[in-house]
Formats: sequence, structure tokens, C-alpha cells
Amino acid sequence: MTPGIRPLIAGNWKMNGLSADIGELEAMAEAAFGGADALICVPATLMTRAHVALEGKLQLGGQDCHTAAAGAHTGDVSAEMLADAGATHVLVGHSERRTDHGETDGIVADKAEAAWRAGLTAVICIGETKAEREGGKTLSVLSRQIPGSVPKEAKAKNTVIAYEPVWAIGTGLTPTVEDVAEAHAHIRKELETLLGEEAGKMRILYGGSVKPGNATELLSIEHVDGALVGGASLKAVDFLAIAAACPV
Ligand SMILES: O=C(CO)COP(=O)(O)O
Repeated sequence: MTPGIRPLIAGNWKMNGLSADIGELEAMAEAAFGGADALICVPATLMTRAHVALEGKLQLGGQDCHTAAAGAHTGDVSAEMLADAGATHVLVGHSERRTDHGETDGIVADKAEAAWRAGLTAVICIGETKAEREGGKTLSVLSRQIPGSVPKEAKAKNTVIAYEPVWAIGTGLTPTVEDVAEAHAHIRKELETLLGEEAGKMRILYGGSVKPGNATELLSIEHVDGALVGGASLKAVDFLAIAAACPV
């Protein structure tokens, strides 16, 4: 945690979720999030129903957006469409988008600007691969990804950074407390170089195999201002247990 920053617990449902799962969102909306803000990023197909189910108690996010507001881009969704459906946030540059869709740092930065254009907060995802970690390149990868993916105009009110080591996503593996602390301190320093004072107010989330059992430890690390949760956000009971790990 960083003094003065209210934590954000964010869920990413990825390509999961059918009508039958709306009850999980309703159960989340019944809970109290005393110590944190809460956000759920659902697939585009569920956006409108999720907006109703969440009753404004949790914020709603998309998982990606096109750089354009509208046009001939079959299968894509714009930030304006997400905002129209009730979203307040959108993930950009998730490692699965970078890998599956060849998204570069430059594309991610353009998507962050598209999010702002539509009035959304951009959750900009960064993180090293297993090979990069094993090659001792974690910090240099972050030093490249931050100025590449985060536009210089980023403000704490419209931007969240999510550090997700690719090798920790969906694997049950997490970096050590020391490694998370080192990465987050480095991210804060790189943000300061890029954004100046604004960097001190910006949330830096940790993502990658966050579960109820490790949330307290991860969320107590300096400069960890919340979590981006994949698998454990699909069930209200797990997501709420992670949110409850934030001190009120
Ligand atoms: O990619 C993630 C969230 O965006 C993390 O996923 P898991 O929590 O399933 O490891």
C-alpha cells in the first residue's frame, strides 16, 4: 500500500462468463467494500447486464478497446461503446492481448488515449515474461514498457498501472515479496521520471495468481495499491475475500 492512495481491487473475467454467471456480480454488489474501490472487467457480451447487476456498487470495465471511436473494424469494440454500456474503466495492453493480438507498447499507449477520449480510466498492463525474468531483465523490461505504453499526459485520475508478470498469470506462481516490492518500487520510479508528481498518486496494482490465501501478504507490500485478479474474480466469494484483505 502507498499512504494516501485508496486501493483498487479489480477483477478480469477474460473470455469467461455467460448469463448464468450474472448472479456472481449480484452477490458482489450486495457486499460492502469498506477499504477499497472495486472494479470488474467483464466480456463485452455481458457489459449491459453487468451494469444493471452491479448497481453502481462496483465499477465496470471492458477488457480492451480499439483506438478509433467508430468505423469499419469488424469484431472490435470502441472505448465510446464501453462507456455507453456503463463502463468507467478499460484494460489496455493485457499480456494476453499483447501475445494473442500482437499489441505493441505503441498500440497500448494509443488505446490508453482512446480510453481517455471516451472518459474512461485506462488500466495499463505491463510485466515481464518467464524468459525475461530468468534472464535478469525484469527491471529493464519495465523501464521499456512504461515510457512505451504510458502516455506522458497520464494522470492518476484517469490511469492505473497493473504489473502482471506473465509467468505468474494463471499458473499459481507468484514472485517473492521482495521481488514484488522491487518491481513496484521500480515502476514508481519510472513513472516519476515520466510523469513527475502525478506518479506519487497513481495506483500500481499487482496481478498474477492473486488468491484469498495470498492477498493479505501481497497487498501489504509497499507500492502495491491493489490487485488485478483473474481466475479468483469469477466467484464472488473469492473476489470478496481478496477485497476484504485491504485494511479498512
Ligand atoms: O491476468 C490476470 C488478470 O488480468 C491474472 O490472472 P490470474 O489471477 O488468473 O492469474
